[in-house]
Amino acid sequence: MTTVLRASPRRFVSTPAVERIATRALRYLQSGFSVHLRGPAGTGKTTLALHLADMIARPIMLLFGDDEFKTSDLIGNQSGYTRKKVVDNFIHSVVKVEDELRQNWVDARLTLACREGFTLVYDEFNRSRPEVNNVLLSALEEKLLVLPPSHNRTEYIRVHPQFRAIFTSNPEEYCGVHATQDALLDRLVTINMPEPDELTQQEIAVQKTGIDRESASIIVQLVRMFRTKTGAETASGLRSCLILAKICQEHEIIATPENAEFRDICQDVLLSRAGRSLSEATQILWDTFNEMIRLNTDAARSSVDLRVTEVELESQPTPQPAPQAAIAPQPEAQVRLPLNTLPLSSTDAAADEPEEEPESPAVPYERDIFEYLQRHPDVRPSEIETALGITRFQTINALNALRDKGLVTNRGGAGRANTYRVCEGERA
Ligand SMILES: Nc1ncnc2c1ncn2[C@@H]1O[C@H](COP(=O)(O)OP(=O)(O)OP(=O)(O)O)[C@@H](O)[C@H]1O
Repeated sequence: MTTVLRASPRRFVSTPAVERIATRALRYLQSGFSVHLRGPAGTGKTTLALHLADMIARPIMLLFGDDEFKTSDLIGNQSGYTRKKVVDNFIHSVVKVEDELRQNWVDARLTLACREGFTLVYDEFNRSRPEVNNVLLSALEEKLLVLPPSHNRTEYIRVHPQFRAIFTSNPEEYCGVHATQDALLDRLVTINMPEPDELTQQEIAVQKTGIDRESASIIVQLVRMFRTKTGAETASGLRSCLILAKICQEHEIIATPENAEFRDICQDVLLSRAGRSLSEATQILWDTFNEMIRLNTDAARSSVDLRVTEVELESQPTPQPAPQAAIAPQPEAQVRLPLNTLPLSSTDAAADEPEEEPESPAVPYERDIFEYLQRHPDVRPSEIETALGITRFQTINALNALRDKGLVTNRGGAGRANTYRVCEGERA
């Protein structure tokens, strides 16, 4: 039995870049042409194809290209028999028996779509052998689908005027992909799908995993830098970003290169996709972590400079910028963060002698953030950043330190925002 799909891709993310492609593709389809989305793996071809099919608002037949396909897998075949037996005993001494055996024809998806005017989404169609796809040529151009000869049905069907086909394909250099015959390409409008831009990748990660925008941006930047350094261009980095974002969001792992847990996950997700030797890819990944830390430290410095100017105007003590910390690919490698500025009272000390500063080291902005959280429970890191005018790294470092000291807790998880609050007993 053939199943008709009513696809409505959930959380389809439409950024200006995606919108431009979708609008063009929809125009071609509305004018009666079939569309071919071509590009590296993970650029969003299948998702866009289903979104377009959804916009056409006709039932969808989904087909995945396969090297084992035969033409019959597209158009259908004879399946089973119908047997008809007539026993004529009109004259009791004469028995006339008529026995007829007929094969049954069963439509496959292409035939059904052509007959009923459905939308055919033929995903990775160039994984099927080109000769198998030949049957599409007359369906797309002459609007006739030719079926195998048979004495009990017509040998071709007229293609329904609302029939549309959306094809997707990966580049020919991919393993298991066949070259497409020119005649078929000539009948399609081919749109080359680029790697989604940074904003699109970030938005998709936010919408699909529920991760906050800042963490998504760090993940997208990191994956992009790593892929540029390794020269991995055969696939998009979008899937890697989505895996990292989902794991960080669901397991409350803070997405910064300073976080050892995050670095481990990055290694698992990215190294095998780099197309380099393991040692080479590892080195490149750690260089990328360090570069990101350097870039963010520079950003932090300039933001600290800004604060210094403001604070000087108010004649208050100035916070110190965080020195740069380099990390190396050893298992025991830990990012050492600066142990200066504004130490936070430890809970015990605070209970006995509230005025006394403890010996325990503090990271920059720890106290500021703690005091902010005392006034504003359940806030996201992005809100803290905005309120205090500090960077993502400074916020996360301070939150990590506060959490390690048992002064704040965070809540979050799948589909929920990661928020922080001061622990019971620490509230102002
Ligand atoms: N516009 C979008 N909105 C929401 N999610 C998207 C969008 N584009 C891509 N994605 C997500 O990105 C991932 C990869 O997309 P998709 O499978 O469509 O890529 P593809 O180009 O068809 O890949 P392949 O060639 O490997 O089949 C999927 O998880 C998909 O849900």
